[in-house]
Amino acid sequence: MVETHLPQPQTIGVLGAGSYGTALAIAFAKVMPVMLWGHNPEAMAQMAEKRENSQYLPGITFPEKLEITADLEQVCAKCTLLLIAVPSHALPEFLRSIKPVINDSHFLLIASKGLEPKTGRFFSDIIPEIYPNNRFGFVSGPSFAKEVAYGWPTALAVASKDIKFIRYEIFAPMHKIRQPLKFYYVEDMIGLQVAGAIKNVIAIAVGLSDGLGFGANTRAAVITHGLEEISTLGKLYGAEASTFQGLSGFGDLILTCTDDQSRNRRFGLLLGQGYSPEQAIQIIGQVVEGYYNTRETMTLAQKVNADLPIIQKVYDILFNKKSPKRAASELLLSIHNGEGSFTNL
Ligand SMILES: NC(=O)c1ccc[n+]([C@@H]2O[C@H](COP(=O)([O-])OP(=O)(O)OC[C@H]3O[C@@H](n4cnc5c(N)ncnc54)[C@H](O)[C@@H]3O)[C@@H](O)[C@H]2O)c1
Ligand SMILES: O=P(O)(O)OC[C@H](O)CO
Repeated sequence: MVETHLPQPQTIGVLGAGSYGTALAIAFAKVMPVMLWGHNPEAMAQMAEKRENSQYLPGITFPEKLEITADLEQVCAKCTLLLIAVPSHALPEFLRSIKPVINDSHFLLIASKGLEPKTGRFFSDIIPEIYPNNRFGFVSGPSFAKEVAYGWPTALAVASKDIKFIRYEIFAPMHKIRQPLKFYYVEDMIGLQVAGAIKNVIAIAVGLSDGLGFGANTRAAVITHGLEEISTLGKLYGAEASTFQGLSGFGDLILTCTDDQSRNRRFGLLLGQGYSPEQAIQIIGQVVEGYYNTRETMTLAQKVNADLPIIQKVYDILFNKKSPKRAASELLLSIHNGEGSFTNL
């Protein structure tokens, strides 16, 4: 049933002008007016002048309906839907910092994939603390920024308690027009967040395996058991099992683990090739969410006594200085002994 009493947004506000925020802004601006805000005024002025994001998406010209601005107040005054794509470790602080310009009618749609730094809390628990009266949701799923910006067919999952509102009031204009960005709706915000954050950790593990010189068999085993670890932890927090079979679960895991566009996978590859985490982050030069997600996932796992062998090994490499070779051989031993997540093999 369509809720008709709510206003339909005329313009979408995208907050965060890195690769993903810019890509989403480009995709939406092919259909409706969009304002893209970024926190660096010089970078925004350059983008406005060149009509492209030369740093993250060079060569992709902005559609006419895309307005570039460094004026957050103006965006929030004009837009009901705020699509937020800042790095996950900055998200809680960012949400607090924009409070003066947010009112109760704003819908906060979070595209960042992660958990609260250090505490590992879900963003769906933090947002109501900061914005008790606002509708909010999450968008996730297999989507490399560049391909979204190119306009290549992409399917995304959107989770919210206010799914009817977001489906019929926010995305209705997108549905009316044939365009390559498709949205699928679920209510399971926990499952979506768990899957989006932890697939990054599994992608690091897969990159590590490939970087160490293992082959396709090992990659498939790590992905399969990685999905099992994601699903185990998610269900302990009340997520629905079906979410992990969907776009934001299996879909995004496959994408991130198997294509070198993924920064998390490339990070793992570099670790496997002998670079330190610090060196690897520097080489990639963009946000590597899995680095933070690994620490936060372990915090989440400890609270419910979840046993996550692959994620534990990635944690040991990143934060306990364990060598990738040693971590891998310990994992392989656990396969041999039928222990841990490999029990069903
Ligand atoms: N790039 C992708 O393909 C992709 C796809 C899906 C989801 N995401 C998610 O989108 C989020 C953003 O990632 P990205 O790929 O755009 O990162 P990016 O590294 O391309 O860009 C990050 C941007 O965030 C800005 N930034 C940093 N701290 C900020 C702050 N405190 N306030 C406002 N802006 C800040 C930086 O200046 C930069 O412009 C991440 O959570 C990521 O997981 C990315
Ligand atoms: O480049 P990554 O590893 O951050 O992955 C980007 C997206 O999350 C893929 O959906």
